[in-house]
Amino acid sequence: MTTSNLVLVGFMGTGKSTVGKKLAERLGWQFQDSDAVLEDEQQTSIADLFRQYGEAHFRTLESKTLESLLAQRGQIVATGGGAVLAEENRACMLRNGFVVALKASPETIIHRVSADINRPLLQGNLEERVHTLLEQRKSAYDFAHAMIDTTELTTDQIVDLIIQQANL
Ligand SMILES: Nc1ncnc2c1ncn2[C@@H]1O[C@H](COP(=O)(O)OP(=O)(O)O)[C@@H](O)[C@H]1O
Ligand SMILES: O=C(O)C1=C[C@@H](OP(=O)(O)O)[C@@H](O)[C@H](O)C1
Ligand SMILES: [Mg+2]
Repeated sequence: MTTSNLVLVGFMGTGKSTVGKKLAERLGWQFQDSDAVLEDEQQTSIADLFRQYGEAHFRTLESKTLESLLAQRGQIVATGGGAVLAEENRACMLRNGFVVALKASPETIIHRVSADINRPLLQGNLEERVHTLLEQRKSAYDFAHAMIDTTELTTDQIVDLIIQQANL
């Protein structure tokens, strides 16, 4: 395909980071996880950034990181689940890549994220937080070029589907 980047969006726990890495390995493309790049740039964790400077500051840094990542070509880019909330980020993704949204049932998301207790937006009652945020973001991922429900799929099956749907 002629598309320059493949961008993964979706709620926390839908598998963007895991699937993105596998997809990049399969295709021999470069993999970039915007959260990991940001942590590298800032020399601290996402959780720490939220704690020290708050979400608004994190969002500003996230937009800058995405913009500079997407100025490059030939990469699989896994975004953070909230990157789609800013219109400028959505436009940047659509301009610079084929955007695939991953989704999953609330129960699956809760199960998957419970392995990592560090996500700052999921502190407190996990079930309640996931349901509240899913409700707030229910249409947030609809702008993508393609959507894959990962609930019943292995990461290898998701990789196959993305390759098919993005014509890679
Ligand atoms: N299709 C899948 N089936 C089973 N477990 C998965 C699947 N996709 C992701 N996971 C697991 O769910 C957790 C969250 O995945 P992650 O890639 O960090 O999601 P995201 O980046 O979208 O928040 C990880 O432990 C990962 O191994
Ligand atoms: O949904 C969100 O707002 C967030 C998702 C996280 O990434 P993952 O979706 O990879 O967990 C990370 O960017 C940060 O904790 C905020
Ligand atoms: Mg991730």
